[in-house]
Amino acid sequence: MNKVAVLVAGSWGTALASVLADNGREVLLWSRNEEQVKEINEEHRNRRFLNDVELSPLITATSSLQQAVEDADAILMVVPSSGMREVASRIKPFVKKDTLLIHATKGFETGTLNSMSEVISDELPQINPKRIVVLSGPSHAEEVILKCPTTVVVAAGELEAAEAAQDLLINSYFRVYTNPDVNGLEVGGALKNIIALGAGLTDGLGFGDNAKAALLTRGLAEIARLGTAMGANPLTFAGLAGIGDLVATCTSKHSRNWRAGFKLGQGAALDDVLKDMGMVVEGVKTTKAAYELSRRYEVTMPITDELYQVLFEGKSPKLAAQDLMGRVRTHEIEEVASISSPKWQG
Ligand SMILES: NC(=O)C1=CN([C@@H]2O[C@H](COP(=O)(O)OP(=O)(O)OC[C@H]3O[C@@H](n4cnc5c(N)ncnc54)[C@H](O)[C@@H]3O)[C@@H](O)[C@H]2O)C=CC1
Ligand SMILES: O=C(CO)COP(=O)(O)O
Repeated sequence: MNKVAVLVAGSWGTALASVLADNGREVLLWSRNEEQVKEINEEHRNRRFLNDVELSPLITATSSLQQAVEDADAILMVVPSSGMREVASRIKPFVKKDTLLIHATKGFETGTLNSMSEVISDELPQINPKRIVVLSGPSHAEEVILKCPTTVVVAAGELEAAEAAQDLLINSYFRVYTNPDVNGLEVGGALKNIIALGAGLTDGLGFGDNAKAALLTRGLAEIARLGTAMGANPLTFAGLAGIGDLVATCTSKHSRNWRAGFKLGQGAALDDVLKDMGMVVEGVKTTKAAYELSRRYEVTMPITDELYQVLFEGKSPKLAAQDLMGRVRTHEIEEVASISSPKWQG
């Protein structure tokens, strides 16, 4: 597996392209922005997202999707969730059926509530759905690009596909685990962004560490509740794509979701916050998707419900916090009626 296409050249795509280049892979990094392509090819920089870091000469940028994917042994899709379907449908004519397809996007599709692997599978029917690999876990692009030790997890229906992705990416600073639980990784990776928004909000409101810890812990409980209803293994949420990513995102200055929540907590308007960020804040759309998924799967998600009201119905963050604290009293640990954990065959 020597040639890898990475779509697109945002923060995470560029950081993953660097990991691949450090592993000796030839990387074609796609961007729709010609100036960015020029900057990467001529100056080996992607200043808008990862200021000042020099990129490997093994990374070549292109604005042609066909050129990026047609000879690729593997394609790594890192498109924000809102653009995944469009980009997947555009590459359809050029993707061979034996290409390894990995995605590292954290979100669900608005409207359909499809996961990213479902969107890819719809648009690329030539790829066996069991060979679509999900990559998730605590991994800020800003740290990966500096080769700070990072652990992630990959999941696919077929063990061999997950191991191929593991082989492709693992190195001395980027440790990759495998897991058969595709749903668990996609739910954990997407929904932690809701809790990160909430953690930013509590910090913006001036609440302390107790509130943050409460949000993380009870947030994990509701992520696991939805995830298990969708067929995930509850233990996945005790792993890198669950608690791991919650810790990284809810406590980090790098997190765009935390930063957006912080500004909202300080009284800024959502539209202004998103405009100023200039980068994707997946948690906003994911709050809407999770709100709808909780109704589809009939699970209780009080933090998501409150955040939905703050983001889309103008509820004050302070009142949302009060309403969460004033909920009907309940047990901490829930009975799990039956668990059917995903497993690899053989
Ligand atoms: N930045 C990070 O540390 C991490 C990000 N992720 C996930 O990776 C995904 C991508 O995030 P980032 O790279 O951080 O976003 P970003 O905001 O840094 O970059 C996104 C890039 O995608 C481009 N883009 C947006 N829609 C497009 C479309 N329809 N067609 C073509 N290009 C399009 C934008 O122009 C921009 O260049 C998100 O789902 C995010 O949650 C996951 C782990 C870590
Ligand atoms: O997913 C991430 C780290 O694992 C990045 O989170 P943000 O999108 O909030 O920056």
